Amino acid sequence: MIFTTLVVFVIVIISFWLISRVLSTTSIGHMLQKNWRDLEECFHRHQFYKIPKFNQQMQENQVYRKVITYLNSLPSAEDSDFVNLLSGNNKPNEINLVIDSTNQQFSFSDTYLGSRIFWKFEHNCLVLKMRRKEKRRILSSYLQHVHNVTDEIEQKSKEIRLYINAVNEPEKMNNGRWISVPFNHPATIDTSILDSDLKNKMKSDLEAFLKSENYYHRLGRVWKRSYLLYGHSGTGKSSFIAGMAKFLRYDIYDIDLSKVVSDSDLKLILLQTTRRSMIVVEDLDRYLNEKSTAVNLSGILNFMDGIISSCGEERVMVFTVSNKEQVDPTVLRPGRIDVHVHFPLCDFPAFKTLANSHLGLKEHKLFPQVEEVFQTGASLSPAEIGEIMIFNRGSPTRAIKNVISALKSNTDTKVVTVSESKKEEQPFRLTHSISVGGALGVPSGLLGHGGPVGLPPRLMHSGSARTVEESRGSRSFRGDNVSNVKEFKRFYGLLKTKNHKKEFVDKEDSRHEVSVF
Ligand SMILES: Nc1ncnc2c1ncn2[C@@H]1O[C@H](COP(=O)(O)OP(=O)(O)OP(=O)(O)O)[C@@H](O)[C@H]1O
Repeated sequence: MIFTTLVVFVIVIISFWLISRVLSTTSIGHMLQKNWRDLEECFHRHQFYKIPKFNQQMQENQVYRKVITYLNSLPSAEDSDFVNLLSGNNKPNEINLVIDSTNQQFSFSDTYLGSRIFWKFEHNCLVLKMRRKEKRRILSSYLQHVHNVTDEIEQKSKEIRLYINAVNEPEKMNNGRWISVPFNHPATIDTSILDSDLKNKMKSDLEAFLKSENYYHRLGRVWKRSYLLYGHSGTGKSSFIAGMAKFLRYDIYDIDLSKVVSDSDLKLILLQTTRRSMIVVEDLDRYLNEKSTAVNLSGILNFMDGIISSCGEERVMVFTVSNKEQVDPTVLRPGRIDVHVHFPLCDFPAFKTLANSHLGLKEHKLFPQVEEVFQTGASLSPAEIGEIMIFNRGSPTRAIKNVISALKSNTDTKVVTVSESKKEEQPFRLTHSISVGGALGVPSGLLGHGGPVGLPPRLMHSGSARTVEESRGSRSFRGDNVSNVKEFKRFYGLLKTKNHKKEFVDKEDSRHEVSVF
């Protein structure tokens, strides 16, 4: 008897389990579930809101567009009965699930703060339905939530653009002073060879900035933040700017001050930028010291912190300088510059990171020798060392040997030129930039500079005292450098090509530094 009861019990349990499995995986189950939910909703009074696709002027209603983006982002969009498969706008290989907004049978439910909200299409309108008794509690915050989610999605999928200010020619100014191109620089904050603690601090700082609209407004301050990136040429400042823009997903407005004709022109240029953008002025010290711009110091100060800088909020400003000691302290005061970031020359740990990324080496028998040379005070920029490695990537041992000789010859050059430069107050380094030849894969034999095999030609120059003399005496030699720098930068797709710049021997230690005021 007990045995029979047990068997019946087991059979009943198995049958229930089988029925529930069948129901949950078939359309019968789906239908029952839906009808049950509809029945439940019948006992409530509902409020309806229509969101038309077009406004009275027959322009697209932005709320409609936002809601469609929002609904497409919900995980339950995949379960909807009416979904189209479409290729991505910017990435043709991508396939997106997009709800079919033309289908009048479309209906969709969402859950917010424990309440169910329904959406359906009706003759060029979206209809929002919610329980009447819940509307006061959730309507406005739900719509705000839709707005925030959509904003975030649009920001993430937005193409980043690089804007460059054009020459001030009234006949060409129909489209304003900016021309733009898509910005596809491969650098990110993570690919920068910098202390990882510093990179994390920068990421947290930028993240906090993005979320601080209310905070800034409560303080009565403009929602903007300014950064100073300082360090020798080739230490990664421009690449870091690219990483920052990608992190923030902001467009870059790269201001070439030599094309700005007056203080008021600079204001006009700033007025023509949009919110959520990054305003970049590279080599600010060069413009100020060489007076190679028509903008004077007060114009720069107003641009950084004046009333005009409050136009187009949610903005990040980035300035780069080679040597911040050469910059007027009023430019650097808190408010004008909020965060200072030092980009050091290469030290041994940075060299190891470069060897790992460029040559795939974690260890090598020559590493102790490299460390020794660094301990003598020798240093090169990451750009210089990186270039030697790229040039010799087929033979890691040769690459390291060449790094060692470049470091050694650089130390020798320093000894000669420091005393010379004191006498004549000439810039210490000729340039940190390196010829494009190696990077483009031109065999070293073809370069014909007679230097050590495998050294990119610029480094062959920079290692000799003769080169320093040439740099003092000959303008045309500098011109050659300029074209090399330009080619090098064009090859790497950097933000812009620059003219020859002065660089100074500084006593900055190679610590990474970030100070937040
Ligand atoms: N710290 C670094 N991390 C990663 N890459 C670097 C770093 N420093 C230099 N590089 C590489 O060297 C090249 C030149 O760097 P970048 O132009 O960013 O330097 P920079 O400091 O802006 O120089 P400049 O002041 O001359 O413009 C780039 O290809 C970049 O990838």
